[in-house]
Amino acid sequence: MASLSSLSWLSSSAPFVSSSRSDGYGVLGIKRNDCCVYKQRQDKRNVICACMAPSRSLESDEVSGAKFNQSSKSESLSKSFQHESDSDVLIECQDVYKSFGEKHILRGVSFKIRHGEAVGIIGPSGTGKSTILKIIAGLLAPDKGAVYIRGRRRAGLISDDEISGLRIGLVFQSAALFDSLTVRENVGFLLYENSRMPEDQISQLVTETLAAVGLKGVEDRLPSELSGGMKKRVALARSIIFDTTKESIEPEVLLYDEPTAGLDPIASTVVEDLIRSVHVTGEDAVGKPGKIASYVVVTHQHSTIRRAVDRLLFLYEGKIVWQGMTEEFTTSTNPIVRQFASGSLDGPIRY
Ligand SMILES: Nc1ncnc2c1ncn2[C@@H]1O[C@H](COP(=O)(O)OP(=O)(O)OP(=O)(O)O)[C@@H](O)[C@H]1O
Repeated sequence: MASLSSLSWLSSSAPFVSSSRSDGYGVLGIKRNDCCVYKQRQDKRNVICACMAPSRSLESDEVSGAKFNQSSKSESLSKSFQHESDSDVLIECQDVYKSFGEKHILRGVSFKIRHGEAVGIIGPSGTGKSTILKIIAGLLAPDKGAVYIRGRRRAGLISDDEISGLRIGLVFQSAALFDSLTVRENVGFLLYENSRMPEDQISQLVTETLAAVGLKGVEDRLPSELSGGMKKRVALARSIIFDTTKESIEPEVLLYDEPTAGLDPIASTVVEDLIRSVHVTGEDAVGKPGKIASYVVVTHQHSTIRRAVDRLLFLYEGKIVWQGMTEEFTTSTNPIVRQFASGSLDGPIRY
């Protein structure tokens, strides 16, 4: 089994989509419980990718963690939390703790992601937003607490045998394309490696998926020949491509780690709209409904919060200290949220 240290390498350079499948592979050909070697069929180029082996909250828990919560408790229990049943909960983090050495990063994080939701995780730098995404994706295991995937507890890291029925994809901030593979090979990576689809069918599907994210005629380019925004679109195409020969396609939750970081305002808008378009409530670039059941976006950008997200979770000092609908963010009376929304140096958040 790969060690914890493999994570930093993985997160900076390799694509990742996890799933629990009966064939022993995660969605991107990541061999269960160990590392795998991806051998390209035609030209024998090899890409080695490694990954490590790997919840429920009450609404009152979600807002009880911080001393600044009380003033905003009523807003935190607004329309987004008025659910009668948990039958539509896809992912739940329940009282999740995570430390790195002496650094106690997550100290009791609880929240639920429901089918059809577009959720943002915000908060000051270093509060553990990316860490929580990696825990949901199964790249990191919590020290304490639990992650539930469709009501079933994830016991270890990715590809738990007993968990199935939901694909969880993580789109890294860096796009994490394989530099030596063409766009076609990057987007079709999983299918070339891990499906029975003929190559011409995969190629056709790659072209259609690229069209869905607004890219045409770039199949034979290398990542180095693309702009930053185009790379992010290719990464998105790679995360939404499905094996169309399978009888049933599992719903997918996509986790985006700072998808608009480093982009100019217009390129950010394109990516934000793209994220919306591949969601079940959206319509992709060729007019088809999106396939992503729910998504979670970690972001610092106000435009992304406004444009790509419906509900927000605010992570601070290891807990979700506020949550609410996006439109409630700027009117919140919570001192932490007010300071963060205004960018003020005065307030409870200290740097
Ligand atoms: N694998 C690791 N080993 C040691 N420390 C880590 C590891 N991963 C994250 N950390 C530390 O945990 C803390 C939280 O990191 P994380 O990337 O989750 O924060 P973040 O909220 O996403 O930050 P930012 O908004 O700046 O991207 C940081 O102090 C980081 O250095």
